[in-house]
Parts: sequence; structure tokens; C-alpha cells
Amino acid sequence: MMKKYTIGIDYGTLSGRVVLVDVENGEEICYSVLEYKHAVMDKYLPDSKERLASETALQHPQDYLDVLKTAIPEVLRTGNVSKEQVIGIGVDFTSCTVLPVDKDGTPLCFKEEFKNRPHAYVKLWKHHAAQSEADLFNEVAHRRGEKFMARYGGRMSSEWVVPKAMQILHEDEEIYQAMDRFMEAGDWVVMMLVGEEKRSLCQAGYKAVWSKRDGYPDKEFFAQLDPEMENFVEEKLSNHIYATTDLAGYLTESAAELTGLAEGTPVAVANIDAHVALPAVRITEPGKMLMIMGTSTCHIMMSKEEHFIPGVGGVVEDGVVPGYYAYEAGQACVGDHFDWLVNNCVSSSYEKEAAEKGISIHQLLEEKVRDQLPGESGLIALDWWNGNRSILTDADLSGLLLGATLQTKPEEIYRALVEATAYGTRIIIEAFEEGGVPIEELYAAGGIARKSELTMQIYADVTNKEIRISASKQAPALGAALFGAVAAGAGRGGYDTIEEASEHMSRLQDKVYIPNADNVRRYDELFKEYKLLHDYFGKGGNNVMKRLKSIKNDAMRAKR
Ligand SMILES: Nc1ncnc2c1ncn2[C@@H]1O[C@H](COP(=O)(O)OP(=O)(O)O)[C@@H](O)[C@H]1O
Ligand SMILES: O=C(CO)[C@@H](O)[C@@H](O)COP(=O)(O)O
Repeated sequence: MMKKYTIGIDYGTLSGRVVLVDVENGEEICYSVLEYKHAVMDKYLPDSKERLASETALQHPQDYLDVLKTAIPEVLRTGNVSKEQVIGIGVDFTSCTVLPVDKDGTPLCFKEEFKNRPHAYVKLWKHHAAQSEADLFNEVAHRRGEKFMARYGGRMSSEWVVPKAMQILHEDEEIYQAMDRFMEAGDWVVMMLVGEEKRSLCQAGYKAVWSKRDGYPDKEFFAQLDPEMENFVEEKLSNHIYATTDLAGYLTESAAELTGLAEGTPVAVANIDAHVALPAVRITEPGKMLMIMGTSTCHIMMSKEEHFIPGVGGVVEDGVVPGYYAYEAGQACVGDHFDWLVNNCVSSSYEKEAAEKGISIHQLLEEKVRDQLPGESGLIALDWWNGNRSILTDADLSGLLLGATLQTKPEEIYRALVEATAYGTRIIIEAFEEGGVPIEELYAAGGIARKSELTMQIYADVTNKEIRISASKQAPALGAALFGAVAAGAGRGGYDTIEEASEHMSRLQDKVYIPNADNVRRYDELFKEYKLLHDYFGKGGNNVMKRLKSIKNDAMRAKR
């Protein structure tokens, strides 16, 4: 009998990955990665010399189409699979990554008249320039006693849909008026595949204040954000929401031509990169928290009940597996934290040494501090070098390194940054547990979980929990392929439920990171110090970080 496959497409921060997966057993036959040509535009638009505003992070939607056009045919070729053997497609995307489009779905930045306007482009999840809009949102919501805020930990993030839309309205009203839809990029890609918009419950729920029970906030609330936004939902968002286990539609003729796949192939409703990964690491039930550790970290877990946890990014009914409430928390910079050090604080002698050993600088730094005891360097850091997403939810917070001396070495700072992210995760875990959502097991996926043994051992020691690791190098892409199998359904050789798909197609590594009792004790001491700094700088004890941010913004404005 002809073997059957599904395709998972995972759109990350810098690249799109396509994986071809055997539906019977989840074997990843091959994958293809395309780096985005325009990467993250945080300084200039293409062909422009005008400096973008601080905290801007834009993308070009052409890069997403290029992934479809090059990476899908490549996996078919490499895997030696015919298009008829591909029975389903799933798509996941970093989120909240949003773009303004016209009524035909054409991104406004594709239009000649808007191509030099920053607000016509995709706003990437880590676009943090809408903090003042998020502050206004929070103020209005709290003044009105909006109940929906409880589902978002009590604070709206500047990363999400409404503050980003408010920023467009405030800074370029013509673009706001010209956009027919403000779409999640994942929904936009699915629309490019099936020819119509099928708005994802996962994206609407976590990023656009929608819930299955209450829908969106009312018009009066939006009007108080800005009178122009009174009809924001009706005018700029789709109110038809679909579960991620739903079929979005079938590949259109033009999409078939673009991708080399067969017209009529079933496509799943879009998903978020973090959430889609749970079934790919065998998580389809409560009690297990997955950390997807890459550029940033997302923490996702499920519960039978809905709990409102201060500072936890969102709780959404059916957010991952139908029938459960799924929670999302996150840290806005984890791998980016380590990359910052590697790119800015390491001398050429380290580069030479790494090249001679045939390892990356990350690996070299790790090797140099592997045998240090917790606390040996005398350093401690706060992990807010890209703001704080949980549980303080404030993009204006910034990083801190304490304890540096003339003896401090780059590798020690590297380890302190890794430890800071682990403490940040422990803060999140404790918030869940105090909020009535117990975490029995930790799981990890993403580049760091597979690449860095030291990081994973530090996380096990800091949290005092065992950690299991995804067997897949591309858990989100594999997860998307699982949802593709559900879109196909058992009738076409896929599965009828995501639980069944997970049972057959997911895998874990044999390796488990076990906490080291001595390190656990030492980290307990250090964590107390971290918590002190966390609360002092993050909970109003000292607002110096916010003041510095506003001084910086003034200076940047003066220079522009
Ligand atoms: N050996 C390593 N140890 C720790 N972190 C690493 C190592 N190698 C790469 N990284 C980090 O991994 C991050 C990329 O993770 P990855 O999951 O591949 O990407 P993404 O988040 O874009 O999907 C980078 O930010 C980098 O700092
Ligand atoms: O915020 C979410 C999911 O809600 C992520 O998409 C975002 O952190 C980006 O993830 P990556 O670091 O690119 O894997």
C-alpha cells in the first residue's frame, strides 16, 4: 500500500521550517529550512535609509510565501515522495505576529503606495513599540473592571493584537483605515493555501482577547481605547473562529502550483508555534508543562479547570486539546539572551578556540563553566533583556547583571544569563502552582532543549523537577504535521483526534534531566536573591528601569 505523509510548516522568528512526516509512526523523513530574506527589520525597511523607531520589529510577508514555494518542493524531492502521498498540511506560526491586509487579503506593504510605511508591514511578536498603548489598554480595562482581564493574568501585553492595532491608529491612521483585516500571519498563510480566512481559536484566544464563552470585549470598551476603534472587531477582525483541530479547507489550484502539492489536499486551521508542540511531545493531558526553548521560551500546560493566575499570559478553553483549558506563559528572551553575549562580549581568541575545537561559541562558553558550582562566579542577573512577558508583563523592564568584578569572565556572565532564565521559569512555575494549576512534570522542546545539556541541568536544579526532552528536532513543525493528519481525518489515512495522532506520531528522548540535590540547595539560596531583585525592580520598589526607558525614548526622538 502507498505510504502516507503529512507536512508541518513552522514559521519561526528568523526562518520557516517544513517537515515531511510519516503518518503511521511520526518518523520525520526530512525537513527544509528557509531563512527569511528580510529577517527581522528593526532598523530599516527594504530600500530605505530612514531609521525605524526604537523597539520596532517588522517582517516581510513575501518571506512566508517563499517558504511555501521553496521548502515544500524541497522536502518532496529529498523525501522522494509524490504529491499524492501527502494527505494533510498543518501550519504554525510565532504569535502574535500580525499584518494589515486589504479585502482581497493582499498585505498593505505589497502595495506601491504603502511600501515605505512601517505600519504596512508585519509586526513580529517581539515588536515592543506599543507599550504605551498596552498601558492605556490596561488603564481602561482596570477602570471599567473588565472581567476578561483575569484570563490574561490581569495585564495586557504590548506584544498582542489590540495594542499593536492601537499603535497603527495612533501613528499612521491612513494604514489603519486602509486595512480590511488585521490578521495573524498564521491565519494569513492558511488563507493563502485554502483561499479563505479561517480564524484560529488559538490565536484569537491568546492574542486577541476572544473567548469561547464571552466572545470579544464590547464596543464601549474599544471606544474608550479610541473612538475610532469602537467597531474594531467588526471592521478589522473576523468573528468566525475555528478550532485548531478543524479543517480549514483544501489546497487551491494556485496554492498547489506554488507548493508542488496536490490541489484539494486538506489544510488544518493555523496554530501557534508553542501550543502546537504539546501533542508532538506526547502531552494531551493536564499536569505536564512544556517549555519551548528557543529565541524566547513559551510555557504551555493544560488543566481541566479554568484558573485565573496573575501575570500568566492567557488561559484559553480548547487552546491546545479540545476539552481542556490551556495556559500560556513566557519569557521574551532566552536564546536571544545568550546570543547577545556571544555576539557582543566575546573576543576573537574565543572565536579562534571554538573554531579549532570545531564547536560553536555557545558550546565553548558552556564547556568553560560546566564544572562551576552554583554561585561560584558571584554573579546574578535579571532576565529582562527583552522586557518581561510573565509574570510582570512589562516590555519596559530591562536587564541587570550584579556581582561583576575585574575577574569576571564572559563565560561566567553566560552562565549567569542561563541561570537568570531558569529563575524566571521558576517564578512562572510557582505562579501556576499558587494559582491552583499543579505541575507534575516538565518537558522541553526547541533548539536549546536539544543543544544545551548544561542549560537543561541548570533548569532541573533550579526548578527541582525532572525534565523530559522532545525527540524531535522540530517539535512545532512535527506538531503542525500532527494537526495536518487530523485535518485529513481517518478516512484519508490520518486520524480523527489529536490524541490519536499524538499516540502514533510523537516521541520523547530516553534522556531525563534529574535534579542534583546539592545544586538544588545552592540554587534555592540564589533564587531568594533573584526574587528580591525581581520584586524590587519589577513590582514598583524602584522604577529606575521605566525611567531609563523613557529617557532613552526622549533621546531617540530628539535624534530622529
Ligand atoms: N549550545 C547552545 N546552548 C544554548 N543556547 C543555544 C545553543 N546553541 C544555540 N542556542 C540558542 O538557541 C536559540 C535558537 O533556538 P531555535 O529553537 O533554534 O530557534 P527559534 O526560537 O527561532 O525557533 C538562539 O537564540 C541561540 O542563542
Ligand atoms: O509567543 C509565542 C507564542 O505565543 C511565540 O510565538 C514567541 O515567543 C516566539 O517564539 P520563538 O522564540 O520564535 O520560538
